[in-house]
Amino acid sequence: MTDTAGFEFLDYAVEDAMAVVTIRRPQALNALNQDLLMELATVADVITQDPEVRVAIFTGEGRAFVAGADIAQIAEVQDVFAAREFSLLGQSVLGEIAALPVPTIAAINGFALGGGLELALACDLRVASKTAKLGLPEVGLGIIPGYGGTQRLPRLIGRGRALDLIFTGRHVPAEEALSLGLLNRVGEDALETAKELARVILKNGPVALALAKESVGRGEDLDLQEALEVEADLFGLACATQDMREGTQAFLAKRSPQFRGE
Ligand SMILES: C/C=C/C(=O)SCCNC(=O)CCNC(=O)[C@H](O)C(C)(C)COP(=O)(O)OP(=O)(O)OC[C@H]1O[C@@H](n2cnc3c(N)ncnc32)[C@H](O)[C@@H]1OP(=O)(O)O
Repeated sequence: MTDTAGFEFLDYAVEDAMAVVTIRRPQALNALNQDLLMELATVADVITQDPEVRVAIFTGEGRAFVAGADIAQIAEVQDVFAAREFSLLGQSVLGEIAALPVPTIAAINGFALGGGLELALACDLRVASKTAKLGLPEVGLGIIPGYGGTQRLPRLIGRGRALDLIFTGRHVPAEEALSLGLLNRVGEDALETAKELARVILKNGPVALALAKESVGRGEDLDLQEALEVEADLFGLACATQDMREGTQAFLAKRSPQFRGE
C-alpha cells in the first residue's frame, strides 16, 4: 500500500492496484474550493504516472461525497469574465479526471450535489450508498451547472431526465438515481460497493480496459461510421498486445489469464 502525503484536502492510497482518493473537507461537506480543485488536478497526474494503479475510486469523508463547488467562493466572483474562468477551471480539472487512462468509479457516500455530481459524472462509473442524494441544485442559487453538468448529464441519462433534475434542482435518492441510469450500483456502503466492482474490472486485461474506454470516449463525439473506424483501429491495437495472446491462450487452455498490461 502506498500513500501520498502533502495534500491538504485529499487522502490518496493505493492497494491491490486500486487508487482510492478520499476528499476530506468534511466541515464544509467536502465543497470544492479552488485549492481542493487544484489538488484533484494533481492527484489526476499522480494516478496517470503510477503504473501500479489500474482502477481509481473517488469518494468523500463524512456525510457527503461533495456538496458542490464552494458557494462562499462563488459569491465572491466579481464579474462575467471571472465567472467564466471559474467554470473553465472546474471543467478543465474534471476533464483531466475524465481523461484518466484507467477505469474510474465515484463511490458516492452521501450528498453529491452541483460540482459534486459533476465530479461523479466525470468518472466512468458511479456507485452509491442507499442514503446518498444526488442533484444539480444550481438554479436555486441563480446559476447553472458549470463543471460539465449540462453536457455530461444529458449524454448519460437523456435530455428530458437531465432537464428534470436541472430545472427542479431536487435531491434524487439513490434508488431513483439507479433507475434513471445515473448510478450503476447501490449498496450498503459506497466504498465497499466500488471496491467490489473494481475487483471484477481488475480481472480483465489492463490494456483492453484502457482501449475500450478510449473507444467509447472518442466515439461519443463522432458519427457512427467514423466511430466504428476508431473502434476497428483500437481493436487492431488490442490484438497486437501480449495481453491478447495471454487472454486467448488462457481461454483455450481452460485456465485463468495472468495479464501483465502489455
Ligand atoms: C459550478 C458548480 C456550482 C456548484 O456546485 S454550486 C453548489 C451546489 N450545491 C449546493 O447548492 C448544495 C449546498 N449545500 C446544501 O444545500 C446543504 O449543505 C446540504 C443539503 C447538502 C446539507 O444540509 P445540512 O445537513 O443542513 O448541512 P449544512 O449545515 O447546510 O452544511 C454543513 C456545512 O457545510 C457547508 N456547506 C455545504 N455545502 C456547501 C457548499 N456547496 N459550499 C460551501 N459550503 C457548504 C455549510 O455552509 C455548513 O457550514 P457551517 O457549518 O459553517 O454553517
